Amino acid sequence: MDYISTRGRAPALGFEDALLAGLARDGGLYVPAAWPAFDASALRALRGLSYGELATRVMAPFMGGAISEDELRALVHDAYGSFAHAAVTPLTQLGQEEWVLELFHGPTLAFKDVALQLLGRLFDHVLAKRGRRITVVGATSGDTGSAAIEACRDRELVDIVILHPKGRTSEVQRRQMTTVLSPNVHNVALEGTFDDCQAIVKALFNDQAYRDELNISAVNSINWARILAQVVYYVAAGVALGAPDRPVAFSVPTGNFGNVYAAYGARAIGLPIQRLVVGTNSNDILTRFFQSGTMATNGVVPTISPSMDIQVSSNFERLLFDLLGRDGAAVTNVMDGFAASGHFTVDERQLAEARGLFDGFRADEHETAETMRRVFQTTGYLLDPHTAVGVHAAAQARAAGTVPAEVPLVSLACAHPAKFPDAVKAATGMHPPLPRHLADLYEREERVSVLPNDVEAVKAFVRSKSRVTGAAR
Ligand SMILES: Cc1ncc(COP(=O)(O)O)c(C=O)c1O
Ligand SMILES: N[C@@H](CCOP(=O)(O)O)C(=O)O
Repeated sequence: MDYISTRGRAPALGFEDALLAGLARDGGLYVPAAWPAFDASALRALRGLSYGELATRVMAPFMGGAISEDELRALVHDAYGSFAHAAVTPLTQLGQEEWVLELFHGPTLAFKDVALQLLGRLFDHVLAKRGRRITVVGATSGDTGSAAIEACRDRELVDIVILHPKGRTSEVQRRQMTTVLSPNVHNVALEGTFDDCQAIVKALFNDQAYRDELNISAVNSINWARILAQVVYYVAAGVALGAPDRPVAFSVPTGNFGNVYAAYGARAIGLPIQRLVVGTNSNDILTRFFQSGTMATNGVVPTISPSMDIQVSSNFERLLFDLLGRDGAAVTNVMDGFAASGHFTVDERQLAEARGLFDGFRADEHETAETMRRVFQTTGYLLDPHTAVGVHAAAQARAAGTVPAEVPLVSLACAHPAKFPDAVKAATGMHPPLPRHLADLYEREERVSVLPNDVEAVKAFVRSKSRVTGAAR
C-alpha cells in the first residue's frame, strides 16, 4: 500500500515511513495512492464487533503488510483499553434520527485521544523495530496538544514539543498540557495564533537539514496515521445505524479539516455517507468556501470553541488534491498562491463536486451558546461548545433539506463539556465536573516556556530539548 504526496514531488512511501515522515518532503500531505474497498458484505461483517476488532479490520488493509493484523490488533486493544467507555465511541440518541457520537471517553477528554493513543503505540512499535528515536513537534489550539502529550509522555524513544497559542486555550486545556512534567515533554506558549503555531511546525518540516538532524515527526493530522485512526469511528457509527443498507450523514465541528476528511475517507472505502456537514464557529473560512468556492483568510477571532479558532485548515489540501484531479503540480500552484495571498478560488465544476457531498454552516457565539442551552433544556444532555457548533450545523442542514428526515444524522461530540466549564456554565447554568483522574488539575504544578512567534526561536528551543543524536538517527 503506497502513500503519495498531494504535491506530487515527494517519493511514495509505505505505511511505516508515512507514519514517521508526517509531512511529505515536498510540503504536501500523504494520502493513499488507492483507497481499499469495503463492499456491502464486508461492511455488514463489521456489525456487532467490538470497537477494537472493527478498528483492526478497517485499518489492516492500509498497512500494506508493514504491520501484521495480529500486531495491529494488539496495539489497538492496548490503545483503547484506557478509554472510560466499553464502546470506546458510543452513540447517544438526541432525537428521532439525530445522534451524537461521543468521542471524548479517552484520557484527555477529546476526540484526539482516539487517534493519538494508537499513534503513540505505533511510534513505539516502529521505532523499536528500527532502533530509532524521533523528535515530535506539534501545534495545538487546545486538544491535540494534551492528547499527544498523554500518548507520548515517558516514551523512551520520543521527545515531544507542543506549541499552543498563548492565552487562547481554555484553562483546563492549558493545564492538561503544562502540568505533565515528564522529562520528554516540552510545552511552548507561542505569542501568536494557532495558525502561527501550525505555520512554524510546517516550516520546521520544510527545512530538510533540520528535519533530518532531529528526526522530526508529526502528531497533528498532517500525519496520515491520525486520519486513518479517525476513519474507524465513522465506520463504527455507520454500521451501527444500518449501513451499508441505509445511508448516514455526519455533522462535524471543523477547524483543521482532519476530522471531516476522515469521514471523507470512510466514504472513499465504501461507507454510504449521504452528506458531510461542516460546522464552523465565527472563524468561518470553510463555510464561506463551501458557499462561494473561494477560500479567503480574514483573521482569527477568539471564540468559546477555541480549538476551532483556525483559518488555515491544513487537511483541506487533501480534499483539494481530489478536486484538482490528483494533480500535484496544480495543488502546489494553488497552495503556493494561498500562502502568498491568503486566498484561492476553485472553478464551478470543482465547487459543484465539493457541494455534492459537503455543506458548510456557521454558528456564531450566540448560536453556539443557544444550542448548548436548548439541547440541555430539551434533553438534559450537556454539549461542549465545539459539539454545539456541529449540532447547530446539523439543524441547519435539516432545515435546508440537504439531509432528508429519514437519514440518520450523527453530530460528532468532539470534547467533554468539562474542558470548557465557563462556556458550558454560562449557557446552561450547569458546571460540568472533571472526571476523577483530573480532579486535582488546578492544584498541579505547571511548566511552560513562552516563545515569540519566530521560527528560529522555536528551532533553537526544539534542538535544545531533543535527545536525537547522530547515532540514533
Ligand atoms: C473539540 C474540538 N472540536 C473540533 C475540532 C476541529 O477538528 P478538525 O481540526 O479535525 O477539523 C477540534 C480540533 O481539532 C477540537 O479540538
Ligand atoms: N483543534 C486542534 C488543532 C490541531 O488539529 P490537528 O487535528 O491537525 O492536530 C487542536 O485541538 O489542537
